[in-house]
Amino acid sequence: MNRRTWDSDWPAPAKLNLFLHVVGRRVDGYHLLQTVFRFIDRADTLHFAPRTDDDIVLATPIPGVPADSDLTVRAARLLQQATGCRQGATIHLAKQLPMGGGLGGGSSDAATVLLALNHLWQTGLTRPQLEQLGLTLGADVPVFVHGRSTFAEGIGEAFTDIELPTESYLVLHPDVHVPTAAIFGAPELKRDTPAILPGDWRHGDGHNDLETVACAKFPAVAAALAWLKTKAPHAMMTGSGACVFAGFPRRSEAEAALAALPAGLRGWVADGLPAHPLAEIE
Ligand SMILES: C[C@@](CO)(OP(=O)(O)O)[C@H](O)COP(=O)(O)OP(=O)(O)OC[C@H]1O[C@@H](n2ccc(N)nc2=O)[C@H](O)[C@@H]1O
Ligand SMILES: Nc1ncnc2c1ncn2[C@@H]1O[C@H](COP(=O)(O)OP(=O)(O)O)[C@@H](O)[C@H]1O
Repeated sequence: MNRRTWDSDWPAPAKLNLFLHVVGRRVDGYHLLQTVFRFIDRADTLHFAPRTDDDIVLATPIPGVPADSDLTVRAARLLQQATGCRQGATIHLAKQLPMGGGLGGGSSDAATVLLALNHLWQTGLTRPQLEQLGLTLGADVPVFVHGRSTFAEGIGEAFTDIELPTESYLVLHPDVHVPTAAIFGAPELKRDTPAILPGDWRHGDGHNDLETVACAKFPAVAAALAWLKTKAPHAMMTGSGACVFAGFPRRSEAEAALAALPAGLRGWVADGLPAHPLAEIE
């Protein structure tokens, strides 16, 4: 088991949705999805310090996000409540992932808090228990707790793990913040893509049903996607945007495409991970 201490670095990696189909809608309005999650080696980093009281303090608040609504603070308080734990923690968050980027940064931060404090406080919740707890924070949190490349269903909480090939990604980050709720709430969103069996999915299959809506509402997303498709016809948006990405079998190919990026577009290259870096933590 991967022992870590209060002094350790705790990574919170980004995810890509290699496809994302909207296959229905629940009575509460949440959308039923089918998607494949892949973790990549671009990450936020968290550090934790013990406290003599039971407070949860975020030492590095994000501008525009009140500490009480920050997903890291909410995750830590949730774990205290669920376990009756009387210990506190000071959280340091070094943010690298863009917010509203479709990379799941906030959700990944929350999952890393659940995994790290469960380990450091020795609160003893199992990974499935932490996944369930995470789901109350957001639909994307459970997969980061789960920690494996996986075919996800439901709102993103029912998993069939899969192996993915080694791949590097060119990720473009249009300079816009896409609000997830606005994309899911759009009347024109296609919500009836036929469901497939997880075992029938092949790498490269599928599309992102949220892409048409996000591109119509945010021309910068459409522009980034249009350029990326000239380099890689299979380019796609991740999650509800704003980022778009294309996979390449070799890192050098992704870097060559990055080198051709026109002025006005921003991007970076990341490698796909075989699993979340905390996949073995208990
Ligand atoms: C679209 C995805 C795909 O991985 O990623 P992101 O673009 O956020 O990274 C996720 O499903 C996003 O998960 P997450 O960002 O945690 O969403 P939540 O906070 O739970 O929900 C934000 C809002 O989006 C809508 N929502 C979200 C998920 C879902 N399956 N159906 C929905 O209708 C709801 O209106 C909800 O109020
Ligand atoms: N620790 C956090 N990091 C990022 N966003 C956070 C955090 N806590 C709360 N949020 C809120 O969650 C929203 C979604 O952020 P994020 O998960 O990074 O994007 P996405 O859902 O597009 O992948 C942000 O706009 C912000 O208001």
